[in-house]
Amino acid sequence: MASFQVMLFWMIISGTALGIVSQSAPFSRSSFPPDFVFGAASSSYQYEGAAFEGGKGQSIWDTYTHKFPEKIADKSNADVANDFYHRYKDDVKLLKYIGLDAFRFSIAWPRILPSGKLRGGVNKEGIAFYNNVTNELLANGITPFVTLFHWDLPQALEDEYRGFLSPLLIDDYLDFVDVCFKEFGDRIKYWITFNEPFTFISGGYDGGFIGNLAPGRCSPWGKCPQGDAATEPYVAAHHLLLSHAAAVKLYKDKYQAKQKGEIGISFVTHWFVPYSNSTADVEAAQRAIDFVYGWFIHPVVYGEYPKSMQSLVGSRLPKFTDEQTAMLKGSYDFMGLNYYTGNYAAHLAHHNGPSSSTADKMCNLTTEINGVPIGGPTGVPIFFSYPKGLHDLLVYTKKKYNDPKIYITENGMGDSNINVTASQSINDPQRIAFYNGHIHAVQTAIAEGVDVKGFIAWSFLDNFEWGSGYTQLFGLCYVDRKHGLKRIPKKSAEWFRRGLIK
Ligand SMILES: N=C(Cc1ccccc1)N[C@@H]1O[C@H](CO[C@@H]2OC[C@@H](O)[C@H](O)[C@H]2O)[C@@H](O)[C@H](O)[C@H]1O
Repeated sequence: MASFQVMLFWMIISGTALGIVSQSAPFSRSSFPPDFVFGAASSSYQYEGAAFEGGKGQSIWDTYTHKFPEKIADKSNADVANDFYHRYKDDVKLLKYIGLDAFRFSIAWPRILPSGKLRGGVNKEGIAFYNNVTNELLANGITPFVTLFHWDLPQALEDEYRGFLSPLLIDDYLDFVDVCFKEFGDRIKYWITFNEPFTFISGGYDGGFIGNLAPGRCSPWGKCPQGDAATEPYVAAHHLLLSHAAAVKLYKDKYQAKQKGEIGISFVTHWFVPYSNSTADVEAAQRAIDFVYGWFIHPVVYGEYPKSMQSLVGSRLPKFTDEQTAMLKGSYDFMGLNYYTGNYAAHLAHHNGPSSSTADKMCNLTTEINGVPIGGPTGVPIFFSYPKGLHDLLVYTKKKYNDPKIYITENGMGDSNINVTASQSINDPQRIAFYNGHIHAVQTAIAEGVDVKGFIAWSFLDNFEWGSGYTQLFGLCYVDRKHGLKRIPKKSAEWFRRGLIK
């Protein structure tokens, strides 16, 4: 099909061309494989609240939001968040009402090991909480997908040895996941070692791509108290990858035969489209994919960093030993993919200022060409609805990374909650159009042979959106923060409910 026809196809699919979306559910289970799962996602820091309760230790996000409130759009924090810690039973009922098959949540390391270390003691109240959540989900026929690290590192480890900047992190992470496998692995069959390594590393140690996230380190010119964006992102990423490989090895050596679960990792990437058809821009788009996606998926599949990173980053990129390469290579049963938007990538011949992991890829990333955005605008200024990007990412992953089993572990769009009423937030036809387009993109990829096993929406509820605080709403359900955190299903939740009817 000519490129215009392809573009028109995707615009119609995503509803942006017609500007309308049928209110009847345009997807149905019958158009997906029988074992395909639909779910919704959450994470511990963004949902639980009870930040100082139940024996929990402090995380780097508890510290970051209290120490640097100005780094959060509405100067808020997740001390209470959605109070999922106390309300999980009602939330499971709401998940069941929508008809979702799966619920993705993360285990807060400092709620299990408050000191960060096993020798500091296991918090029995933390074990009890996650047992209760797991049992409540299973009792309601909902499959738990558990993320072991969704950015809330114990503050004690950041204080003792600067967290991921030290190889000491690897053994402490291994002790933590060993406790989780032992305590919950008889019922949890889908484990995700890390959520979005790229976001945690780039946001936490560089700040140039998506802004600052905890632990809030970057080069001095990036207005951080400490850090070096030219070297620390690569050191921290290296230790994160080795932690992932060690966790997978532990699970496979000690638990998988008996517990019969699967283990993987959730990557994030935008889909990068060349700004022009010039060779320089086509190569820039590939470099962008290598530095955002390949940085982590390449070592997990092939045991080494992408060649483009090795040549451009040089001696600042740590090296894997042969033993580490062997442990990393093929360290997954499935891959999680988180996808939000597309970007255009143009070649950047040279950048001003010192090196950084953001600058190293020599790309200028934009979301429009001559004022025409890459997709439909959303309430997040940097995210546009571009379902074709998800399709192309899935086909790329199949071809480049050995045709893996894939779960979409996050996809969704944010609305701004500034100067909008609750009823306006609850009436969300744009989110229906967004999901209509992206679920069809998955359907098309499956028809082309990509082994996609599930689609998990971000997010079940509006929640604490990191640097955006509560100003961006990604939930299928509204959380009325002015009226006791009441949950109200949005139109998109009702749309999913109709599509999920068995
Ligand atoms: N969106 C991302 C990556 C990211 C993070 C911050 C800023 C830009 C891009 N990650 C996933 O998307 C979800 C939506 O993330 C929002 O994306 C738009 C940002 O403006 C907002 O701050 C962020 O929370 C997060 O809630 C999940 O915890 C995370 O796994």
